[in-house]
Amino acid sequence: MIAKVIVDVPTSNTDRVFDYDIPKEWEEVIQPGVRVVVPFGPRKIQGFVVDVTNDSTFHKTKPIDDFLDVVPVLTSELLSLGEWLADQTLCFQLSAYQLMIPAALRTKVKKELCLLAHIETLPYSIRPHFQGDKSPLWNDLVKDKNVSLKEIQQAVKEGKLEVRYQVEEKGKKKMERYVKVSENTTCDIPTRAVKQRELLAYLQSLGKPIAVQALLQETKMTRQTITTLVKKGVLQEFDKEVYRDPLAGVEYERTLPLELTDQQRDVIQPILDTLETKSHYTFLLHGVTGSGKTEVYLQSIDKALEQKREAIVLVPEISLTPQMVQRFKGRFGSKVAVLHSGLSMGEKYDEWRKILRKEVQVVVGARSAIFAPFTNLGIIIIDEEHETSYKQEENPRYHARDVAIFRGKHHQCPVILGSATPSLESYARARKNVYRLLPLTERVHNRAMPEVHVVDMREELRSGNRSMFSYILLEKLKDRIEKGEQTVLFLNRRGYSTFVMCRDCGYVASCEHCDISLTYHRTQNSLKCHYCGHEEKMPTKCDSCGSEHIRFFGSGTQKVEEELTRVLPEAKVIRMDIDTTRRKGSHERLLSAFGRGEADILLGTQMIAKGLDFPKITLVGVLAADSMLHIPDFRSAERTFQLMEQVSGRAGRHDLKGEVIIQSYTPDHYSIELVKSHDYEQFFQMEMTQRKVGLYPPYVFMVLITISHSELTNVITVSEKVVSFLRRELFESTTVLGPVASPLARIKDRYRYQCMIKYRNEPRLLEALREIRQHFIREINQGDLQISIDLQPYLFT
Ligand SMILES: Nc1ncnc2c1ncn2[C@@H]1O[C@H](COP(=O)(O)OP(=O)(O)OP(=O)(O)O)[C@@H](O)[C@H]1O
Ligand SMILES: [Zn+2]
Ligand SMILES: [Zn+2]
Repeated sequence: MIAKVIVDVPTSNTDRVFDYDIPKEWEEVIQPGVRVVVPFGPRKIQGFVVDVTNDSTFHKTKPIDDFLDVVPVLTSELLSLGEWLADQTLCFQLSAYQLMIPAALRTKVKKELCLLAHIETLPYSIRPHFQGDKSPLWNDLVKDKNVSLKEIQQAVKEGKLEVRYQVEEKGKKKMERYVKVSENTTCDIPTRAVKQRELLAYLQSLGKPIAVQALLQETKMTRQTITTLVKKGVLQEFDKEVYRDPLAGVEYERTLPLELTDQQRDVIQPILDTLETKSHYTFLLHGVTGSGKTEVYLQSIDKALEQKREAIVLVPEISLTPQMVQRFKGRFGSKVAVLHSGLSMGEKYDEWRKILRKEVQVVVGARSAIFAPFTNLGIIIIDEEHETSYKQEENPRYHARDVAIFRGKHHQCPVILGSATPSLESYARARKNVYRLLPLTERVHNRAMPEVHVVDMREELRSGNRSMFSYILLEKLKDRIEKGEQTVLFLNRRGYSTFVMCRDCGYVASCEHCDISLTYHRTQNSLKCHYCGHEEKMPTKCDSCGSEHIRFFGSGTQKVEEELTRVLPEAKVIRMDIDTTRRKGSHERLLSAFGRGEADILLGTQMIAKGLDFPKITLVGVLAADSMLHIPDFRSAERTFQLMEQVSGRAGRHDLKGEVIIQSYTPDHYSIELVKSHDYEQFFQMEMTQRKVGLYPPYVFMVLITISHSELTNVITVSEKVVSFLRRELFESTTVLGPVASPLARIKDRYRYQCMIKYRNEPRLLEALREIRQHFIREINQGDLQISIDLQPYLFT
C-alpha cells in the first residue's frame, strides 16, 4: 500500500504529494488524516497522509518511518478543505493543514495512552499495560510484540482508550487527587468507627473513583477519615489528570428559550426549514443593535442539536467576553467548548479533544474555530460578520466566511451571517439573492433605538472650548452620575496620528488622484498616498482656510482619563485599553465590575464597542469619531459607520432610554450623519455610489501583491516585472495599479513595494499569480525575495 504524503517542508517545490510505502504491519493504522514521519533526502520529517492507494506512479518508494497518530487528526472533509484553501489563497497545503490542528500537536511531544473505560473491556493482549491505572507511553506499547496495533486503534475508536499528547506546560498540567476502594478489601472496620464505615459504604455504592475534593464536599467528612482508610489499605489514593478548564469554577445560570417576537419568528423560520430539509443556504441576518439576534442563533442551534447535529459559532476575538460566552453556556451547558486566543496551548488542546471525542456539540470561538473537527455539522453562525478580524492577515490568508460556506455546502447545512451593520460585500450579495436576507428592523419589545446627537467640534473650538469634551457631553455625563446611571466613553484609537487635519475648518489633506486621505510620514515630514504613490510636503498652513492650526491627530485613553478626573472629580472611571487588560482575566474583571455598577464611566477603545449588554448604560459618548474616517483605506467610511452604530447600540438596551453623543470635526459626512437615523440602507446606497466611482469592492475584486527585498533596486526591478507580466497576461478590462512603495516602505530593513489588481472576471488570475511565484522561485527559496499575495485584502500596509 502507498501513502500520499504532504511533507513538512514549506517551499513551493515540495508543495505536492509524495509517495511512501506503508509497511505491512501498519496497513490498518495508516489512513488519511494521520501524521507520519518519513525519510526526505538525508532527513526524517513529518507529514500528513492525505490518501492511501494501491499503486504509485513512482518506481521506487521509500517506506514510512513512523506514525504519530493512532486515529486521524484531520477528517476527510478537512483534508479536502485544506486542498481547496491552498488553491484559493495560494498557500502551501501543509500550511493549511497546520492551521487546522491545535498548536500543541505541532510541537514534538510524547504520546501516552489512557484508559477511559473499564480495563476488562480491553483485549487481553494490551491489558497488562494498563493494570493499576497506568498510562503507558505509546513507544513502549508498540515495542511489545504481543500487542496488535489494530486492537489499540479499535479501542481508541470505541472510546476505551485515548491518545494523549503530553503537552508540557510548566506547572500547567493539572492533576487532581482521587480515591477509590482498593481491590479485594478485607480489612474490617471496627463498628464504633461509624464515619469510616459510612464513607466506605458511600464509595462502594458509588462504584467508581471520585475526586477527594468532591467527596469531602458531598459527604461532609473530614480529610482525616479518608487518610485513615488509606493507611489501612481500604482505600487507594491516586492522581488523575483533569482537563485544564479555562472556565473552572464559573457557574452558569441555565436559561430557557425566550418566547420569540413576531420578527424573530419570521426570520428563524427559513433557518429552521433549511435545517429540516438538510440543505445549504447562506443567510444574512441583518438585525439592528438589540434586536435579539443572539436568541435567533440560540434557538436555531437548539434545532440542530435536536437533529443530533453540531454547531459552530464564530464571534470576533474581542467580543469573546464572559457575557457572550455565558449566553451560550447558559443555554447549552457542558455541550459548549470555547476557543479563543487567551487560552494556553494546553487549554486549546483540551477543548479541541472534546470536539474530536464528541463530548461537545457546540463550539464558540474566534476565527480559527471554523476548523473545528466536527463531522456532522448542522449550523454555522458568524456573528458580527462585518468584522475584519475574520480575515487572517498572514499565510494562509483565508476568510472565515469563505471557509464557513465551504463547510456549509459539504454538510448541507445553513450558514448564518449576522450583523447590525453588514459588510458592503455581504449586503450586496444579499440584494442579489446570493445570500438570503433576514431583517430584524426593531429592537425587542419596541424599545427605542438610542437618540443620537452629533456635536460639531469646530463650533466648540470657536466658542472657546478647547477641552476634549463638548459642553453637551460634559453636561450629560454629570446628569448620569447624579441619576446613578452609566456611561460608555469610546475613544477611537485606530488611525491616530496618521492623518493631518485642520482644527479650524476640519479640512483633511487628501490625494488629488484618489480621494483618499494622505498619510503623514514622520521621517520625511511629508504626506503620501498609499494607493497611487503621490507625495507632497507636510503643509504648514491649511489648504482650505489658511489657518495654521493644521496638525496630525492624537490622544490616548490615559490622557482622556486624566482630563476626566480633572473636570469630573466625583466620577468613578474604569479604563479599558491594551494597558489595563494585559493580564489574563483582567478584561473580564473590569467588565463585571462595571456590570455590578462599581463605576459611572467605562472608558475604552475598540474593545468596548461590542457585546456589552448592561441595563444601566443610558449614555454613550464618542470622542473623535472621525479618526478612522481618514485612514487611507477605501473602507474607512464603512468602518466609521459600523463602529458608530455598534457603540451607539450599547445604550438603552433595556428599560431605560439611551442617548448618544458623537463628537466630530466632519459632522456632515454621511457615515456620521446617518448614524443619527440609524439608517443602514441609506448608508449602503451612498457608499455603493462611492465604490462604483472609485472602482472598489464590491464592484470589483482586488488582489494586493507586496514585494519585499533587502535591496531597494531589486524590489523595484521585480515589482516592475510583476506588473508588466500581469498587464500582459490579464484581460484588458482588468486594472493593474503600481508599482508603488508600500505604506510601510521598509520593515526590518526590507524594502517593500506593492501593486494592486482590480478585476471583475479573471479566470486566469490564480494561474498567473502562481506563475509569478514560480518565476522567482530561486530568489524566494534563498530567502532574499518575498512575494506576498493577498486576495480580497483588508489591510493595506
Ligand atoms: N424574544 C425575546 N424576548 C425577550 N427578550 C429578548 C428576546 N430576544 C432577545 N431579548 C433580549 O433583548 C436584548 C438584546 O438582544 P441581543 O443582545 O441578542 O441583541 P443583538 O441583536 O445581538 O444586539 P447587538 O448586535 O447589539 O449585540 C437581550 O437582553 C436579550 O436577552
Ligand atoms: Zn493617490
Ligand atoms: Zn482649515
